[in-house]
Amino acid sequence: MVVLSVPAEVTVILLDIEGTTTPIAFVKDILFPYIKENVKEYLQTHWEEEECQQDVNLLRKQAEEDSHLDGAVPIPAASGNGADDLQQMIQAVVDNVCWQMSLDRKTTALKQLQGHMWRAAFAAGRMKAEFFEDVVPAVRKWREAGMKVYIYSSGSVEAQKLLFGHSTEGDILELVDGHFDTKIGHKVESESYRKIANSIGCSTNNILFLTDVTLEASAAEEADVHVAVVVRPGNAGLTDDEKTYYSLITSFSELYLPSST
Ligand SMILES: CSCCC(=O)C(=O)COP(=O)(O)O
Ligand SMILES: [Mg+2]
Repeated sequence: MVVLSVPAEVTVILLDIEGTTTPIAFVKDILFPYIKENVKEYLQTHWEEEECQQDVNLLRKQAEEDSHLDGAVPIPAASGNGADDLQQMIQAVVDNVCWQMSLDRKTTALKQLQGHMWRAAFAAGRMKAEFFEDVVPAVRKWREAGMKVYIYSSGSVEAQKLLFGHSTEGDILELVDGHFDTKIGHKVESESYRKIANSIGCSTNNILFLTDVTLEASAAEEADVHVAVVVRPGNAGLTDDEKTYYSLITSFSELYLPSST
């Protein structure tokens, strides 16, 4: 087995979710279709609720920022003119959500609504999150060795907690010391990693970030974070240069912690 030694200065392991802890297929074939199939009914049912209105307002602001993009779908402001107006607005939100999802956008607005929609599905037991089989044993071992384990995903913190709280391995939320999402910044921006270190109360070089996306690895590395790229079944392929440049692991069990002999 290939072994990657974790530098002695590392005290925090920061984990991406999709493509790292969890198969991309679970996200693409289960989580995302649920949104597309249920978003219209969800908006019709919850429209009057404050949380839903906050989600719609955030999506509307995002739509304004996106107005220069090809195919962008605007969301009109409410005119208060009856049921037809409401249905038109709901349809605009549905179209906007579907357009964003067709591009796999990671906007905070889209991720916030998705998290709220998944809540009912997880609570009702209609979905259970999948984790690669090496994830839970490795995370337990890291924590026993004194490591802190944090999550940094484009999925909202609320959605992350749903996944860890309702998984095929049971409720594994207690294995995580904390969560970060795009509210701290986007994963392809190095400043996000400096803010995460600051929020945890460590230096960036105390963190090892595991992700499947080399753009994220590169941004983290620019902030002096240690990185390893995770190669999992179903992940996007890497170029030869990327394979040479990055430390690669195919399982969390390939990480060797000097402190955990
Ligand atoms: C954790 S919520 C479900 C996944 C999701 O919506 C997403 O965008 C995952 O992105 P990641 O940063 O974990 O690759
Ligand atoms: Mg990922």
